[in-house]
Amino acid sequence: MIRVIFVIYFCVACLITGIQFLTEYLKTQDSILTELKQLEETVRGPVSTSLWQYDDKQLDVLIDGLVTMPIIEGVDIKDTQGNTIVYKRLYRLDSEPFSMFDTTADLSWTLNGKNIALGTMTLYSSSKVVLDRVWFGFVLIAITAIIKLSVLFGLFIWAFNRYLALPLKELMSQVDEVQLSHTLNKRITLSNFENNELNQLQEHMNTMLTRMEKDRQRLLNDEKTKREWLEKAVTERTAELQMLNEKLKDIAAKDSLTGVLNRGNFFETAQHLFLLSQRQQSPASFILMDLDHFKRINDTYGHFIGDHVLIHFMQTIQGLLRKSDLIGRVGGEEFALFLPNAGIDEAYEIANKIRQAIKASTVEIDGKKVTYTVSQGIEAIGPEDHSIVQLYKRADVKLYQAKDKGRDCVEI
Ligand SMILES: Nc1nc2c(ncn2[C@@H]2O[C@H](COP(=O)(O)OP(=O)(O)OP(=O)(O)O)[C@@H](O)[C@H]2O)c(=O)[nH]1
Repeated sequence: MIRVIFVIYFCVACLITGIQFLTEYLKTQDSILTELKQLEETVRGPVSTSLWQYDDKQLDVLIDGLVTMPIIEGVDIKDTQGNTIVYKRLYRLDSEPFSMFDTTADLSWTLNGKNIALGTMTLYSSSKVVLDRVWFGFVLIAITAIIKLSVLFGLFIWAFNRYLALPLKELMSQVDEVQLSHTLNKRITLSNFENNELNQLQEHMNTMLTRMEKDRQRLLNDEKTKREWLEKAVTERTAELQMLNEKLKDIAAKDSLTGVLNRGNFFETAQHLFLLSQRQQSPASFILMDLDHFKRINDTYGHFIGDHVLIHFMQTIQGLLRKSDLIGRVGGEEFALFLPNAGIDEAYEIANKIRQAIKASTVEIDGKKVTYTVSQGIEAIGPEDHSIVQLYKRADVKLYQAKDKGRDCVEI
């Protein structure tokens, strides 16, 4: 860029200097021509006299005198027919100057008031004479042009660097720093504060950075709010899901009608308690209970009342059990009890309490009164037992024996 500006500036300076040279040359040539005319005026009289009097000697002296003048390169004198009388040149023909100029005057003699034409006299000068005279002026013009060119170009380079190149470099390096910094709180500060376009640019960029920083902050805040909202929603949803999960587990684990453990869960939990009792070598008993003639209750009062009898049975016996006792519904109207830390006698006692409580109770629903009984089979765990199912099977046999004995009884 600077090179292009310099070349243009150099060419313009050369053109101006060339024009100055040409003007000087033409001015000098003009002044030499004027001098030639004055000389011609001065010598025209004596030359005309020499021609009229045919005084060749005097004519030669005059011509020699003329050509010694520094501005004259040659002299021609011709008669009225155009024949050359005098032809004098200071240069050799093979080294003729590249440009010649001349002035011609008529020669005449006045006799009895009459003007008699004698011919013409031409004085020549050349570019060489002009150049000899303007040489010093040319040198001065050239020196002035070089000084002007150097000073102005130096000033231009200084101003360019001071006001454009250096601030631009600084601006670019600060823009790089802003780009590299991860925060947007950096600002551009040019060290040379001038009220020019670059500083306006600096202010515009800083305004833009401030806006970007505000936008970024707003986006971060929005994002934070959204994240917090999302986290809260996820926490709430997780809590809801956990609650539902618990409910589902509960539903899956319990019998929907009576609220006690269903068959699968009862046996799973009972197996754990059974193993624990075995390890601790503590007593434990298993009671299998079956409502007597339940089909008859269903058939007589309907399934709805049958359901209520089942619920009633559970509610009644729960009041007779310890917190550590495990109860589950293992069939339609068949229930099981696992009694940790309870030997066969203790189990019998509980079973008998249940039997009596059920026999003595009445289910009242829809204006109907239903009474029922329960048969039970009891088994206590032995050292040879390794599964709750073994106990269940043995208790089932006892239950059948209780049924066979006429029901409403407990069989050990
Ligand atoms: N209402 C009602 N009835 C059920 C339910 N589950 C099973 N039952 C009924 O319980 C009855 C069981 O009948 P059985 O197996 O013949 O036994 P039982 O009539 O009690 O006779 P024993 O056990 O020999 O005294 C069937 O009629 C089943 O339909 C239930 O959840 N609700």
